[in-house]
Amino acid sequence: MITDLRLLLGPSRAHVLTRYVAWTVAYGVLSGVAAALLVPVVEALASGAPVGPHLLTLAVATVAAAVVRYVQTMRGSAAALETMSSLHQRLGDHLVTLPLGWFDADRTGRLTRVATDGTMMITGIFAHLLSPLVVAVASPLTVTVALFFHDWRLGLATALCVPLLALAFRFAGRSLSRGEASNHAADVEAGSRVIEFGRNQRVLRAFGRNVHGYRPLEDAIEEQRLTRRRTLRQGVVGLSVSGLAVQLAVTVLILVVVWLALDGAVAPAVAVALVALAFRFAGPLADLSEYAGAIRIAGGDLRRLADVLREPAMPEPDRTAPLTAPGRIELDGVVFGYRPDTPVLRGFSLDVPPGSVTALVGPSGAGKTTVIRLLSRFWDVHSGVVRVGGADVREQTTEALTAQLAMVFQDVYLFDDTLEANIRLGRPEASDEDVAEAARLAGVDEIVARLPEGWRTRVGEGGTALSGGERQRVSIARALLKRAPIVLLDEATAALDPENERYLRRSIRELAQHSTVLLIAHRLNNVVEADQIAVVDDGRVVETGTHRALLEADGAYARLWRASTSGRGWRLTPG
Ligand SMILES: Nc1ncnc2c1ncn2[C@@H]1O[C@H](COP(=O)(O)OP(=O)(O)OP(=O)(O)O)[C@@H](O)[C@H]1O
Repeated sequence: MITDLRLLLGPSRAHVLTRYVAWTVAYGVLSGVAAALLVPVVEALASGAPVGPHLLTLAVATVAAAVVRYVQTMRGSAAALETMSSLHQRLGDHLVTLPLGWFDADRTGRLTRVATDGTMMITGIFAHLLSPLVVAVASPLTVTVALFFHDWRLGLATALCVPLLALAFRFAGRSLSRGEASNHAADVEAGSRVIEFGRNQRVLRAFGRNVHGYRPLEDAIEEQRLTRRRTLRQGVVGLSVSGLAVQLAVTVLILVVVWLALDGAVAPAVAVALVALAFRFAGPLADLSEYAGAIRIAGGDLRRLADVLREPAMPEPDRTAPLTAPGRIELDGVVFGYRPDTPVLRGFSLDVPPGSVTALVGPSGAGKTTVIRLLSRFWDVHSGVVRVGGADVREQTTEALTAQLAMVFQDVYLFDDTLEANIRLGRPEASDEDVAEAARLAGVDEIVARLPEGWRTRVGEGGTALSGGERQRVSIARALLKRAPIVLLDEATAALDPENERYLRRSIRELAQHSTVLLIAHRLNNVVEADQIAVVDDGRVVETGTHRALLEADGAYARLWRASTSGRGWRLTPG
């Protein structure tokens, strides 16, 4: 927990935690010392010796413990505030260094949950949890040392209890940790299913499903219930074992004190003080048992937050390599897979000359989108090279690489702002005329004319007020406005009505005036005019050429062409 907190604070602020822990240790030691000083007071009273100096020492230790407690609590609040502000800053700083591929829907959902829970939990850690944890170590150890001073046999008995207690607490900790991990996984699954259920209402209702007919959600809720029941049982066993161990330790210590008293080694009054000290030894441990569940849950949340910071950043050079071939794209013998054992690209090579329009075609799952992701450096290749503008993408800063690229993906995300603001994102300093021109070319002005508030209409979160094709048109307008040397365009399969296709082709022609265009085409009639068509199959380019040349070659492309035209009953005259 302390290691994770240090990571969240970062090296420049870690001292805040070190100081807080030091004050907490000081409090634990002083409270142990104050308890141990009761014994000489009782000894002096029982033997008739002067009690004043002992009382004074006890008073000084008690006041010191109270003062240290006050400082420790104040430091705790300051450390909580510091950790929370540092947490957001460090998470933000680290997230921008992660490869774009890291941000899939699942991870982003988890991150939202972890960051929200994490903020709540950090206050709790400093307010209630870290202190009992540290005191439960410092205070009993101080009491053990003090007992050695009073009587070595009692000290030895206490010292022997320590490993037994450590074992019991380890057992309890492990069973609680296991339970916490299972509960968290079941909660995340149930939460995701609820969100899925909400998001997909239209589909579910179309198929006559309500909450009682939607198996994945029902199963997740049932699994969550069973997991909670199972982990509760495990947790109770663990806590009972640690509670029993504390009771056992106290009983052993009391028995040793009684034996010493009967033996005449300690006076009866001193024996009472020693029994009180035995309880002082066990008290913080009993507190720890009480907080153990909450500590484990907080520890799990903290670890998941720290794990985000442990994700390796995308290595980036300090300076960008010179761009020797602006607008050129080259993939050379690229091997890449999302999992180490399943390569998606197996020696993919392609040269896209500057200013050309190249279309990637091929069966679904062949790896076309993966190529575009590698060009935008969502991930790094396993072997081979990806060059954009003549330089290896790994030798370019993110800024330099993104300046060369405009991307139009299938799943276009629009911000809940006006259409104009969403297009202007492509080049914030663009003039109003340029924005309007880009919008016209991409066919966004047609959408504007239909919307109730025209240009000022907000598009809703994610652009839900627009259709898939309309969203892609806005995204193309962004790319037109950006005037980047290279445009990567993944044609939206969901949006290929004739109107969208018309705008898409017009936009490609316009983009090709200033930029290299690499297009993933799902409909072959959109690639007929391309300068180069690359047929991708099973992670490799199997054919390249123009539409006419590839038809003449009568290979993979010609087969795809025949399948697409005959399948749809089109009558297209190529060329
Ligand atoms: N994020 C991911 N994690 C794991 N596997 C993935 C991921 N994205 C794609 N894949 C897998 O990689 C393979 C290639 O996918 P890719 O999307 O590149 O194909 P594609 O040719 O673009 O297909 P389509 O034409 O259907 O879009 C597929 O088997 C796909 O399941």
